Amino acid sequence: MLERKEIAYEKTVLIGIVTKNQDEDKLNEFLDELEFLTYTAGGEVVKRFTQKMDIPNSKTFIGTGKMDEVKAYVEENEIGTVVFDDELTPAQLRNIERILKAKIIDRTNLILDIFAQRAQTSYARTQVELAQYQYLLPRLTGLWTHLERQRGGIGMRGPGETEIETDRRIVRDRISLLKKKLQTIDKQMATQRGNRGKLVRVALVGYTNVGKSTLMNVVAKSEVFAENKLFATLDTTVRKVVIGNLPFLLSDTVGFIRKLPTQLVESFKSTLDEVREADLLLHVVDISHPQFEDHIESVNKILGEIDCTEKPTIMVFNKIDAYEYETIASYDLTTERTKAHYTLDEWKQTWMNKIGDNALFISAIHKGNIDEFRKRVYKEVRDIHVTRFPYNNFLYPEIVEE
Ligand SMILES: Nc1nc2c(ncn2[C@@H]2O[C@H](COP(=O)(O)OP(=O)(O)OP(=O)(O)O)[C@@H](O)[C@H]2O)c(=O)[nH]1
Ligand SMILES: [Mg+2]
Repeated sequence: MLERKEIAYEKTVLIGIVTKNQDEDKLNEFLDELEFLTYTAGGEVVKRFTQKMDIPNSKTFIGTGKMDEVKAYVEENEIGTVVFDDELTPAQLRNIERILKAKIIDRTNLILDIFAQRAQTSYARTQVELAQYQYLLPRLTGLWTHLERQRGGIGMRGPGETEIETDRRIVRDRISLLKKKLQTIDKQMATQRGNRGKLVRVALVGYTNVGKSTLMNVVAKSEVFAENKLFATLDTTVRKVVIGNLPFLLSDTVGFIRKLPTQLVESFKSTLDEVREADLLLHVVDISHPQFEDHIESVNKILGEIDCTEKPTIMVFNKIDAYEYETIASYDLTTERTKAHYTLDEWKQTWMNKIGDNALFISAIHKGNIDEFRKRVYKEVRDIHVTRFPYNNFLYPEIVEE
């Protein structure tokens, strides 16, 4: 059902709105991210349309005038795909499709599509397929009918591609089948996890593209796939790592993103079990990203959804090599100093004041501060380990011997 196709970059436009709770700067940040998502899915963004409105138009999301503008542009420039930053209702989707006669995709659909492209194992594929069907189910009525379904490309991978699936019953049956299939796999996975014994389990978590897999590769000397696209990792990789004689398990898992489709959180439940069952979380942050604080918030929100807020957590600020800050010239007396002007030391101070030595600053790619990182993780893992294996306490000294 899920196909992986190599496609040429599709010409795409983005649409977002400025509202009471989303000012222009925020919208631009969201659209930057949406553009990165589009690029990851195989699209090339040629234009952005934005509109100020109190609430989205219930029929067409944006207003009529704006829609005319978009329509003219789409026709003139032969745009194949239009991506909306927010989730569209089934009715909005249908109406907009009718007007623009192009493929209409929302953020959720885009993320699902990337997951579908990237799912490598049958396990990940089953999870994505389930999420796609759940997304599709309420959108079945009359959807896609006037579109060439065979066109393929972004948003066209996965369910919805064949005509029979326009039958809700078939989709529902498929959903329960996939759920059963996942349950069986879940049980196997749980057994596998059980077989790993009482070793301390550490999980790398964080926003997508922050460097979790890169860090995993450095620490576990493994070769997990890492690249500068979103959602490079979908399956969980677990490696046994030894620091100063002390063995523990380190897992690398799927990255989080704002507005992560709830269907995905649900479907990826067992992938996320790795996080849920971990003894220690390493929350990796890309400090070189201008919105890294928002990222932290989104990750914490998702951790909350899977009941992980109480877990011991170390914040690992990565990519310090790429950190940049704005400066204010000495003669400039009007510019107000904000967080964008913080030096790295100021960030260190800020976080140290908040959480003490639970904040680390590293560069995974240049192995910067990796020794400090290893020491800190060792200490934490050791503390958990000795509660589990009190009799071999003496094996692991307080300080790592270099
Ligand atoms: N400058 C810099 N880039 C880094 C560093 N660590 C990782 N990167 C780059 O960041 C990008 C993403 O790295 P990944 O390790 O794939 O990130 P991830 O968190 O596993 O991403 P997902 O699996 O997509 O969630 C890659 O291009 C890495 O080379 C670092 O310390 N400094
Ligand atoms: Mg990764």
